[in-house]
Amino acid sequence: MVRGRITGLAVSDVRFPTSLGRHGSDAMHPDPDYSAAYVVIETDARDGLKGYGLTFTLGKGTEVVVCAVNALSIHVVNKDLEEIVSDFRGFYRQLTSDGQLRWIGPEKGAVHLATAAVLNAVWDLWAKQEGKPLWKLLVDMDPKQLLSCIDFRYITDALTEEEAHEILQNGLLGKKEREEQMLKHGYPAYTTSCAWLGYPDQQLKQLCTEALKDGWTRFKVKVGDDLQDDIRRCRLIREMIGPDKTLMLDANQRWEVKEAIEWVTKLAEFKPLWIEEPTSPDDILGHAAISKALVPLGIGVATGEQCHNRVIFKQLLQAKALSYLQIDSCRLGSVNENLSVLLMAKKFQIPVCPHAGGVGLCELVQHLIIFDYISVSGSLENRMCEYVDHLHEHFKYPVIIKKASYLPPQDAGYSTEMKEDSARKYQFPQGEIWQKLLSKP
Ligand SMILES: C[C@H](O)[C@@H](O)CC(=O)C(=O)O
Ligand SMILES: [Mg+2]
Repeated sequence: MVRGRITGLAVSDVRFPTSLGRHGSDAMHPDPDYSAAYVVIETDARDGLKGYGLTFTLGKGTEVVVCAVNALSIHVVNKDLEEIVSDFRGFYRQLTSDGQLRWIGPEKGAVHLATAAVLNAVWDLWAKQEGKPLWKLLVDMDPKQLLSCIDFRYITDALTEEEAHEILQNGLLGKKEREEQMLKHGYPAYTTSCAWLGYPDQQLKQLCTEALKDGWTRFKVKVGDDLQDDIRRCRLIREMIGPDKTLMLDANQRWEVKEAIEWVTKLAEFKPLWIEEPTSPDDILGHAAISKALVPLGIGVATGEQCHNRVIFKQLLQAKALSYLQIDSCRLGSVNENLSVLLMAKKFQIPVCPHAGGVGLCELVQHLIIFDYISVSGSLENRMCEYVDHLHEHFKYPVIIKKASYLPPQDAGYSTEMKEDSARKYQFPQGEIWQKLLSKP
């Protein structure tokens, strides 16, 4: 039973100094400090439960998102949780259609990241009150209720509500078996942890050796800054993993369209499965041109981690611009908008391989992709979820990886809650970690 009136929303700026070790570095983000705008909502229900939500940011960007969360809070505080979830589509629309705030979006940029943080907290609270992990809450909903969470505005030319209903209805077949399969074997993952752009070769080798020992079979390498470096690093990792394991490349939007095609052609000898974010995330036709040019090389285009919203995903699908679709639990407008993208991907028969990593993204997105497998896609073909081995120790319910697969979380909620101590120590700038770092000359 959903209960309580939301009595408070607090947001904090939590940052981890990952740039010091060049963890997370790529061709466009050489010094990322993995950070979160971290939201906590409380209600007047006497169950003591709180909802925790976050969106992933990098360092300085966090303060902008924190402001946007505060601006959105008037739509949340004093609302009845039951009222929100019984018309979740309406509530999503209310948040994304605020007549003044939408001017700095709409449904994109800081205000949309803030929407994700707030709604992620609402979903966490809902799942906690139902006593289920979020993936299970979704799996147990009937198709009509799931659809009532989705705003179909601007996508009905690609996917109607009736078509989405049919997809979910078809997904009921074999659902129980797929849930059992997930609980037993988990969802397949790949690792990005070995080959951040700022890692020296020695570190890459060591991390790759460890990952192979731990049973990883799929590896992603950062590229895009210097072609000769890329050739050397790709050769190194391909030699280490052998010809049969899977290699992916990620350029983080570094190239022009023509440049992307030429650069990737020179890396084709390393047999990458995909090139991720070859160019601007807004350039749908550019992605389509790159996709087309790379077909003869057997290399697909993957994108989505910086895709603003369902409308851009719709166009990428319509334009045949991508072969692998990378949802992000914190860039799209929470579970609500991600559901619409999962359903579009199913209709267009494009495999979803979520973006994860950052801080908390693995914790969140595992719920979405496990739901996707059980209730929507029903397939593991060409599918895998990203995994990055950073910062899980700061979460109360960290991911569990076994044999390079995500095991479905068992605790109630969306796995969004950070350890109190971590959220306090890493709060920027007053937390003790930052006080120490900032006082250094
Ligand atoms: C700045 C982030 O670490 C980014 O490089 C992550 C990314 O592109 C990925 O995980 O994929
Ligand atoms: Mg990427």
